Amino acid sequence: MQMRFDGHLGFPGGCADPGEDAVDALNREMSEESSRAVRLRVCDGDRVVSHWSPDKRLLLHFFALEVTPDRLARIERGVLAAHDFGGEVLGTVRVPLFTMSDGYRGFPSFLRNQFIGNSRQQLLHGLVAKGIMTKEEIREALSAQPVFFDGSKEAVAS
Ligand SMILES: O=c1[nH]cnc2c1ncn2[C@H]1C[C@H](O)[C@@H](COP(=O)(O)OP(=O)(O)O)O1
Repeated sequence: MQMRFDGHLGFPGGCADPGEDAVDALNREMSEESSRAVRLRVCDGDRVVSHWSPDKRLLLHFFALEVTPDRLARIERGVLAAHDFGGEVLGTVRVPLFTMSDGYRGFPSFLRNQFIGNSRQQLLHGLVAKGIMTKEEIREALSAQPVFFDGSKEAVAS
C-alpha cells in the first residue's frame, strides 16, 4: 500500500481522466506514482473487485498484481524516484501479514490505521481472493483487541 499526503493509507491509483478506461487510468497513475523504470502495468484480468460508492458517485475498481520479492523491492525503491513522491505519495508500506503472540500487534493493529475510501475493504477482499488469508483469519484480526501491560483489553464502545 502507500502512505498518502493526507495521512491515510491507500493503493496506487486515482480518478480516470475523460476518455480513459479503468485499466488505462490505473496504468497512467502507476507511472506517475512509481518510477518509469519499474513499468508496472495491469490488464483487465487483474481486476479483483469493483464497488459502487453512492455517496461519492464513484465506481471503484481494485486490481492486484503478483510480484516476486525482488520486484517488490524495486517497486519500493522506484517510488522514491516517482513524479508524485513527496507530494501525493509519501512512500510504500508493506502490510504485515503476521500477528504477534499477544494476538493484536501486526496485522490486527495495522487495520486500525486510517484508510482512504474503501481501501481497507479492498485490502481484505484482495487477501481472501488471492488465497493469502481466510475469511476466518480476517474476522479474527478485525475483532482482536490490544492487550495492556496489566493484561486487560481495550474497552470496546457499545
Ligand atoms: O486506494 C483507494 N481505495 C479506494 N478508494 C480510494 C483509494 N484512493 C482514493 N480513493 C477514493 C477517495 C476519493 O473519494 C477518490 C479520489 O481520491 P484522490 O486520491 O483524491 O484521487 P485523485 O488523485 O484526485 O485522482 O477515490
